[in-house]
Amino acid sequence: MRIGIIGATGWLGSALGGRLLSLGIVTPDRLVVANRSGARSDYHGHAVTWARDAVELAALSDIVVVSVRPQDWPALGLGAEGKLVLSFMAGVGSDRLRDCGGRIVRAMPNAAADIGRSWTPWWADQGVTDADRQAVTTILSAIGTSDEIARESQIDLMTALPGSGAAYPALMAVAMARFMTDNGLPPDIAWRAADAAVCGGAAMLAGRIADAPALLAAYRDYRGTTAAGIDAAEAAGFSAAIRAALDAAARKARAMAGDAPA
Ligand SMILES: NC(=O)C1=CN([C@@H]2O[C@H](COP(=O)(O)OP(=O)(O)OC[C@H]3O[C@@H](n4cnc5c(N)ncnc54)[C@H](OP(=O)(O)O)[C@@H]3O)[C@@H](O)[C@H]2O)C=CC1
Ligand SMILES: O=C(O)[C@@H]1CCC=N1
Repeated sequence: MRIGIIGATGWLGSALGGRLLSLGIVTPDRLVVANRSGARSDYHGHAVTWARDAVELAALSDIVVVSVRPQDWPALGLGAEGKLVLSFMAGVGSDRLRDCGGRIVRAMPNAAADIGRSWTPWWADQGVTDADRQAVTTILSAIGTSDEIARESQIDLMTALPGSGAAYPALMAVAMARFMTDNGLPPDIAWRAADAAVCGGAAMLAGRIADAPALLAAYRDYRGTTAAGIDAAEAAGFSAAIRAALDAAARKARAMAGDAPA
């Protein structure tokens, strides 16, 4: 299985390429990469094949991973007749992807790919075979875990939530740290406090996220300082703000796909 990655030096493409190699899922002689800025002598410590462009990459690969930004898709001119094409692009629907002639799978990884912690939902177009599905699962195992989802429209929702990676935890951490510095704490201590809440809290929920409502109920039942904070956050629109964020992101993904106004 020769895997080609278009956008192999980008955020996601580099994470995928590096981890495919380091985990031994693909050997360097079976990895073909392309980017915009040109070949490098070293790719994650290995000598791999650099293609001049998407056309050459497709000719050298059995499976083509497309990891360029959505706006760069039209100019790629990818021809992938008879190949499996695994797209990471937000907002580029199968109607446009099919122009390349390949069997289309759309996947939505997130930035935790870099640490092997992306949960990557994916959707398969008609014509995708069982062997293709197995190949997709194997490739995505390099960056974490994955699940097939039933409908392409669900990819836009996945773009909004898991696709956002660390964005909303980071937003929360910045607001928390700013509150601490505004109240006179030095920045290093303020960041440590935010780390305790955001990262320590996330670690507590890892693997049992569906217990979140029960955990919130326990804090509320405690009737202490945290309950006062939760009530104030909700009164200030915390849950509504999260809904607005996810709704805006999903609407943007749909608008990029030409399915709805932004
Ligand atoms: N970043 C994220 O967290 C997520 C991103 N996505 C999707 O994944 C895709 C990739 O995103 P991301 O990794 O962030 O993007 P980056 O901007 O980090 O990387 C884009 C890559 O595409 C390459 N590239 C651009 N134009 C061409 C071209 N004409 N031919 C070959 N290569 C080209 C760039 O090359 P060079 O390095 O030389 O500039 C770079 O390697 C996007 O479509 C995005 O919607 C999905 C979920 C999460
Ligand atoms: O912000 C973005 O557009 C990319 C695509 C999905 C998540 N991150």
